[in-house]
Amino acid sequence: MISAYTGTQVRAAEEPLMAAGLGDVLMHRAAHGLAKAVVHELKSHRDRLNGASVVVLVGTGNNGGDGLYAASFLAARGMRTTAVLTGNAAHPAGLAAFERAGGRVHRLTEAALPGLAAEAAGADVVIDAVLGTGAKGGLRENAADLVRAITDKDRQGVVVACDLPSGVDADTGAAVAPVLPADLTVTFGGAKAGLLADPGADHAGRVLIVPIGIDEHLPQPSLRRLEDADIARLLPHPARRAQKYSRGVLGVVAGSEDYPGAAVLACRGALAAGVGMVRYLGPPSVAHLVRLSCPEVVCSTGTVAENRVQAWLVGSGMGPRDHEQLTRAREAIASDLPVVADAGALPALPAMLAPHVVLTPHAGELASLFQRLGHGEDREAVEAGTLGAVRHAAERTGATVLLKGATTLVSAPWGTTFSQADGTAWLATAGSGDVLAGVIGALLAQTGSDVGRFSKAGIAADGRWAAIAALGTALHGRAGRAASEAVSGGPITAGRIADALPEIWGKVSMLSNSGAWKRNSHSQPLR
Ligand SMILES: NC(=O)C1=CN([C@@H]2O[C@H](COP(=O)(O)OP(=O)(O)OC[C@H]3O[C@@H](n4cnc5c(N)ncnc54)[C@H](O)[C@@H]3O)[C@@H](O)[C@H]2O)[C@@H](O)CC1
Ligand SMILES: [K+]
Repeated sequence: MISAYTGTQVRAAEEPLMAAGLGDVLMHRAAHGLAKAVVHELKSHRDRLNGASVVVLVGTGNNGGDGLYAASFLAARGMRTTAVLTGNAAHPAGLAAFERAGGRVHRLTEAALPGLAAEAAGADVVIDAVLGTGAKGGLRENAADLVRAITDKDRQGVVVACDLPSGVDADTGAAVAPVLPADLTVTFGGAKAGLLADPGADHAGRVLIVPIGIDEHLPQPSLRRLEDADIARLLPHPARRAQKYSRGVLGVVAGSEDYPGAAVLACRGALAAGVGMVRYLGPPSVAHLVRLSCPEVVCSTGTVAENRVQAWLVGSGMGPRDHEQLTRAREAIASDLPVVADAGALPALPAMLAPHVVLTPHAGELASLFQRLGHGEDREAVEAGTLGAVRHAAERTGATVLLKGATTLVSAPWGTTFSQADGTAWLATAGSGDVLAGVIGALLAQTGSDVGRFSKAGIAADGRWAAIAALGTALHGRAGRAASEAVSGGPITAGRIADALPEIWGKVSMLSNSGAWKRNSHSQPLR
């Protein structure tokens, strides 16, 4: 599992070591990890390190100090290094080390800006070490102009962000423009939460975590990401004497005369995700299509209360005029069973819910939900601060909220938050969300009552609903990626996601569980 922390959490974890006089040691470890990552990047782009050009953009704080020390290691290896001091001061020891190693230093003035922007745009590597975890707000004045000028040019090399791209909030991922988009972010001591939430994740590129020896001081993470070993550990497997009812039954209230396909795709997602049985409740014409497309599904005519299931999926492909379906959805939500409430069910929810109700909005649907609750966040505001928005929604509704996107976030009402980015942009296709709702519904039916499975993995009982939703998201994303890879990276339709899922489940289940849930003990790349 990837654990991510707020800037404040990481700084607090550094505190005891700083107090013991180890501040320089921490900075050297960080800078060494950064320099090593730059060398690795350069080696993958060119034959010789000698003569490669590196421009480091330096701020006034310790982030700039990291950048200067890293650049001094690179200068010592024969690279042409230039430091651009963006403020009126720079980390004194870092600057002295850089100059000793033969690096060139320029102060950023209005007059020097065009030339320095051209040099940065033509460099093999630009290191962004202007702002780190101690920053307030975004780049100012000349530094902002410099980044705009670099971004406007045709860049030659790669951008490596030191700890985080300057302008990205370490805690939330919110960004103040301009931000120099990084190809790689090398982050120290633990991933910053803002690198795992959009728009921060958009700017960060690949993320590499460099340990600096503060693990034992780190608290519970602010945000987590499930990896293969975690997925393997959390996925259910049928007992030898299992039968279909003991494996979990999912009730599906989805689809309408206008959108019958959503019911089919939700059922296909659920069937692919290991559930013992799917019961479908809906209009006869939709039930007919479901029977034809998925003969495994049992179509029922009874009421919600008359159908024995372990979990419900409600709302996919339903509209405000589908009164009968909406009544069923409300009954399911009131049933005390775990529920995935998707799409058309979201506007019909009661104001207060419980964590075992998992809402699955995209940004627009979340904005509508906020408006119904009397909050002003529109779609733009949600997209500008996805982590804050999903947490706010979970707190306000009492439900577990999953915000769909390139990075999908899931938040329990009281803290536990997951970020998954397992998929491909090809997943943004009609019906993909219906499949996702089906997958999560199937997992709720199979594992919702298994508190022990999650507590063994360090997840509290109330947080397990978020973990199940994250697990479903991870499987769905990986299945989408596999489906696209099967057509050489080409486009996929929603049905292909469901088709690819069982093999992904099988493959990930075979992985060894060793090493799951440990904290970062070596530099590791984050997807
Ligand atoms: N604390 C430590 O021991 C370690 C810190 N490390 C590095 O230190 C960074 C944190 O260092 P700092 O606390 O010095 O913080 P920063 O380097 O983020 O910057 C703070 C400095 O920038 C100024 N500043 C704040 N907002 C600004 C803005 N919007 N525009 C321009 N200037 C602004 C402040 O006056 C202050 O001088 C981390 O991100 C990491 O890179 C690493 O070296 C690891 C060890
Ligand atoms: K930075």
